[in-house]
Amino acid sequence: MGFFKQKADAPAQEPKRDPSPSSGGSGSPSQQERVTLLACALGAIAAIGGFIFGYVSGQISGFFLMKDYARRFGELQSDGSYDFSAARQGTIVGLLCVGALIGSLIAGKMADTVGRRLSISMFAFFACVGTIIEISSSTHWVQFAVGRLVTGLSIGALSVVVPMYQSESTPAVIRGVIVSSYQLLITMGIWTAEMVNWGTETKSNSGAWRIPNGLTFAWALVLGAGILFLPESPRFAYSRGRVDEARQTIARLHGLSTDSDIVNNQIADIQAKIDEESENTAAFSWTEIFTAPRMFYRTVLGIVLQAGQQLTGANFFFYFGTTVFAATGISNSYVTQIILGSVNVFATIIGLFIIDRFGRRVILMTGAAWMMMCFLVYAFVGHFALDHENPMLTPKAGSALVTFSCLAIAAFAVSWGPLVWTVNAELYPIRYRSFCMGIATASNWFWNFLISFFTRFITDKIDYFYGLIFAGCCAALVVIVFFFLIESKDRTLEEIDTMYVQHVNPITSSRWDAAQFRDEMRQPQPSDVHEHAHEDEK
Ligand SMILES: OC[C@H]1O[C@](O)(CO)[C@@H](O)[C@@H]1O
Repeated sequence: MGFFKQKADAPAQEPKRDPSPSSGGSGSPSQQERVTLLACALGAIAAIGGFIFGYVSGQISGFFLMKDYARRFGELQSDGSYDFSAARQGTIVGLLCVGALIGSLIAGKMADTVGRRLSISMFAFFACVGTIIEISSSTHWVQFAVGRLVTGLSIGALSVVVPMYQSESTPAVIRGVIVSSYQLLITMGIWTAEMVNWGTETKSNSGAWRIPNGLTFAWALVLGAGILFLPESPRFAYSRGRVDEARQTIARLHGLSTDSDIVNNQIADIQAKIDEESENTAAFSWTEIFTAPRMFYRTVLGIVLQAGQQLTGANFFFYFGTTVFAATGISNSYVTQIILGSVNVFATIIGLFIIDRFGRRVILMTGAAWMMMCFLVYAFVGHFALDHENPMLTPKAGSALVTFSCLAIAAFAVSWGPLVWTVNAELYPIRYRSFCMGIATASNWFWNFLISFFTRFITDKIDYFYGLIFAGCCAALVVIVFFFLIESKDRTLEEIDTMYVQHVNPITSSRWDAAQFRDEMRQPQPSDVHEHAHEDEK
């Protein structure tokens, strides 16, 4: 059953959809929708959740090189210095991901219970608690690691609720940019952490690492308080019966009056979807995420795409970049990290410009193919051309490694970095959105954890050939996107759902005509004619 069908029993105050295809919610909403300051502010403030994510993931690699941090939490070496074993380092890095995995699984329930906005505020508060646990550990590395677990819980939950809130609240014409700004802020968080680390590293006073560490508290406070000044997601508000609030929010976000066609049509579409979903079963059962129309396909696709984002290998550079580049003989590895971080930020900004211009599919496939090439070069140069004993003897190989790492990061930053969050927030209908986004995001954190924990063990053993694994994954991702992902650029969330339910072919999906589909749905069906005939008889 199509979502454009107007329900006979729709609430009296609900509008009839404007039949004109140019009235919004059509295949080309960009012709009517406006970009408002409120929509941008909403996107930007919520995206601070991404900044915290980037900041806490980016700071840790620099901590390991700080003398005071190593003296407190590292292991005493035979020469009297302190260093970290692969296991301890992996635990400290990886527990953040474990916490985040748990956070992403509980986030959906919370977002559906107290709403998107309050959940964001609450989960930001968890980051404050985690930071206090970390910063107050003086010599107990386990306490520090537990603090990372709690902070992780916060950023994992935020990684589900923030893109969901942004995607449900913003007009289709800028949805790609707004949800991708979440990733931009992640990259800015990583970059800021690297800069603050760099500035703090030379400070000789004990506990200098507490400065970058403690700043997390401030970012979380800004998010937790700031989000409370924004409106609730209109789709969530509507699903809780707050129809007027939803209507007003959509109107404000689009810069239109509450009775404009676009607002009426969006409300009608949301209503139709909610009606359609509640027809399926009375109470939500988790098995529906596999059994409801086209949900098995989408749930698996979401999980695979989120895992794919990690399997592109970008985090390999972010978590262990400092160590890897030090091993290539490049003197100031902090500087190398900052270069990588800067490439990441600038390329993500470029990504935001192209995201709503080219389709999601093209960008994802090109990005994965480009990263595959970079990893191939990285693996072969690192394996054959670099002198592992004395890297200073092979400076050209060292420079090539840094260059191709930068190129890989750039490709990631314009494609898989931002777009996976966007696509994940677009894939599912509202009934399953929070649950499925949670599961898919958990798969991102699961792979993030595996990479952060095991990379050091693996690189110690199989050297730069490790890059071949990531190259293979990137090749697989090109194929997966080509055959399975439907193009969602410029579609409303309700249209995207309809495309999946209608089995639109992913390869030709960018040409799907929503207006024509709507017209077809309005043609009297044989069954309708039958029903009317009976009515006439009566
Ligand atoms: O920009 C790099 C960062 O982006 C992410 O993949 C999230 O989208 C992180 O896991 C990574 O650290």
